[in-house]
Amino acid sequence: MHRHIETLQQLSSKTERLIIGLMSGTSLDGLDVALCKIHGDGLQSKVELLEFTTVEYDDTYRRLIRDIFSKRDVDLQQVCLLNPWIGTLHGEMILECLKNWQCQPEDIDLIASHGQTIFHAPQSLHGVADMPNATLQIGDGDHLAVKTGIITISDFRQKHIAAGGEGAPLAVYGDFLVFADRTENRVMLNMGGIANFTFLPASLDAQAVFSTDVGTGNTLMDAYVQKYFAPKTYDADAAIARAGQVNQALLSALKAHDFFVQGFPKTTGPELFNLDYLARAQTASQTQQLSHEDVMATLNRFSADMIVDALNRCAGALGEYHLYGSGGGVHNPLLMDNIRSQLPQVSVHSTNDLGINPDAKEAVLFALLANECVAGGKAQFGNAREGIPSVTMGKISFPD
Ligand SMILES: Nc1ncnc2c1ncn2[C@@H]1O[C@H](COP(=O)(O)OP(=O)(O)OP(=O)(O)O)[C@@H](O)[C@H]1O
Ligand SMILES: CC(=O)N[C@H]1[C@@H]2OC[C@@H](O2)[C@@H](O)[C@@H]1O[C@H](C)C(=O)O
Repeated sequence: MHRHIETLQQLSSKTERLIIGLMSGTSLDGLDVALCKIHGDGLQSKVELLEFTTVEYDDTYRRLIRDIFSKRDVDLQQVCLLNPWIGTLHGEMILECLKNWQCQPEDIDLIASHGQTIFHAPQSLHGVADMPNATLQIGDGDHLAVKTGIITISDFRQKHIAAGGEGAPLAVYGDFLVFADRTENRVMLNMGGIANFTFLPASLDAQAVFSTDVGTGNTLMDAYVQKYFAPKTYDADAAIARAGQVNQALLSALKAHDFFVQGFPKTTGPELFNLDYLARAQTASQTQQLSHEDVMATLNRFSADMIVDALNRCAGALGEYHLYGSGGGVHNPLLMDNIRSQLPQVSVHSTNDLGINPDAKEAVLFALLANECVAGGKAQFGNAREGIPSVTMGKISFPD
């Protein structure tokens, strides 16, 4: 037997595994690195978040990714170069984190790497007849494995598509394993670039779990700030949006898109929600002259309204529920106020109340997917008809 297969076999029979979960999201703010101790697997999984940090990306990284991210016409050579470059860079970032945490690479069982999404194209978005759902993450796992010497599991989204899904949201799997609770129905709402939620029924019935993207989280607000308020990259504490007024005509135009009429589950990305989308809505509503503050106030409300609208449209299935927020959007006080005020009957928390830092949640969830890849496979996760196929995700890279 190859020694790496033997290592995997040993790993799969351990009672606890040390796994580094990585998430590099659509906001391009940095690489989220979560050192997790995961006990058990499947519905018995228990996670302890030992360390967490976001390694900020520098301007070069942001510029190189922005040049190709969610764009249809790009320099293919550049995409090819960035694939190993990002893998190696993420490996170096991990080594730096391990040094800061006084850990050795040999102490770590696995890396779970999401990679960098550069294009997300479900059928509903690309609309090309006879072509499948598709999504592309770069930052190849082999480069992480070789750079760090740690077995790396990566590229989680392809199996989901192969099994009939859209390649997202994947958070639902880890949400179900660690946050489902017999005492209450839960909605786990993540507000990164894009907002999505997972519904976890108190019945713990995997068939009743569901998950969907709902629209924008921060992506439009971030893009607008980066264009008109550079060098700011986001609207810290909603200072800009708070200085403006919501414009109802623009708000209605922003909401007038087929994406919001489509049933659930569905996924999306900045391929749809970008500054061109805003420009079209401004033209349609004749609001090109609005102040930047008013535009920001409207974009903030747009995100909140579409999150609330999606939750309300699913209300029959959700029953009474508690909502747990995560992702950078929980730090946007106006966004949170706009959500809270429209859901007076719902108790709104952050995942902090469940012991997981809301900024770390997605990275933790990828660590759980890697844990399932090597040790799980026993739990029925969900309902393929609802876009949650019960499959093992991730590709395994050995360090040599
Ligand atoms: N103090 C704050 N005030 C307002 N917004 C904030 C604050 N802190 C973070 N954010 C928002 O959160 C964003 C980052 O969120 P997060 O890291 O969850 O995104 P991501 O993981 O890249 O996205 P996705 O999960 O959609 O791919 C920032 O770009 C910013 O818009
Ligand atoms: C293709 C892609 O990277 N999608 C992300 C993005 O960011 C939020 C939302 O859109 C979600 O569908 C997904 O990430 C999370 C981690 C998920 O798959 O659950």
